[in-house]
Amino acid sequence: MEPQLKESVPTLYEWAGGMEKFEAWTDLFYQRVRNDSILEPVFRGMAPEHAKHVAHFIAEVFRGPAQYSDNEGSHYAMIHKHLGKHLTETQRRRWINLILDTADDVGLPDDPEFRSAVVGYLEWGSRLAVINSKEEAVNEPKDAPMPTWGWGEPGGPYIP
Ligand code: HEM
Repeated sequence: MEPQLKESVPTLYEWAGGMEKFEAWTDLFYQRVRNDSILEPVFRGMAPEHAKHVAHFIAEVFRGPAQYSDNEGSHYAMIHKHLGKHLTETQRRRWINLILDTADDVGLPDDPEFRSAVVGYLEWGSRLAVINSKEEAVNEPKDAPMPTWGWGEPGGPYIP
């Protein structure tokens, strides 16, 4: 019985609603970043494809397709992009607040289980981004695997 139950648990990527949802999320988020007094200076030089790349990165971490690592970057490349940016806790916290507000506005699932996983991942990843931003070199091999994230302790989405 148990293996069947496990197989029926959707990935975070599936539960979120697939790639279109991730792209809508980061598209709106980085539009808002451009108008945010704290984050605009940090992202002033961002590449036009930045929003899509971040969508594809998070989607892959949430066990979606390997679009980012196959075509756009790698875990090493992502860390490399943060080097020397000297991000502050104030910037990180604004980034978190804004991306979570945007999750509501694009209608990502808001069940407690899904949001617990999303917040856990974003807290983890954004705090690593701040740590990496104070480094001048990537302390990981070039072929370091992409991280993956799952449901954690709740084990699956909210079942009413
Ligand atoms: C879970 C947290 C995070 C993830 C998954 C993430 C992901 C990424 C990815 C995938 C890139 C490379 C994009 C590309 O290939 O074009 C990138 C670049 C970058 N990230 Fe992050 N990031 C996170 C947190 C943050 C935070 C908290 C900040 C600042 C407050 C930040 C600032 C930047 C900047 C400035 C760049 C370079 C943009 C450019 O010049 O093109 N990141 N990030």
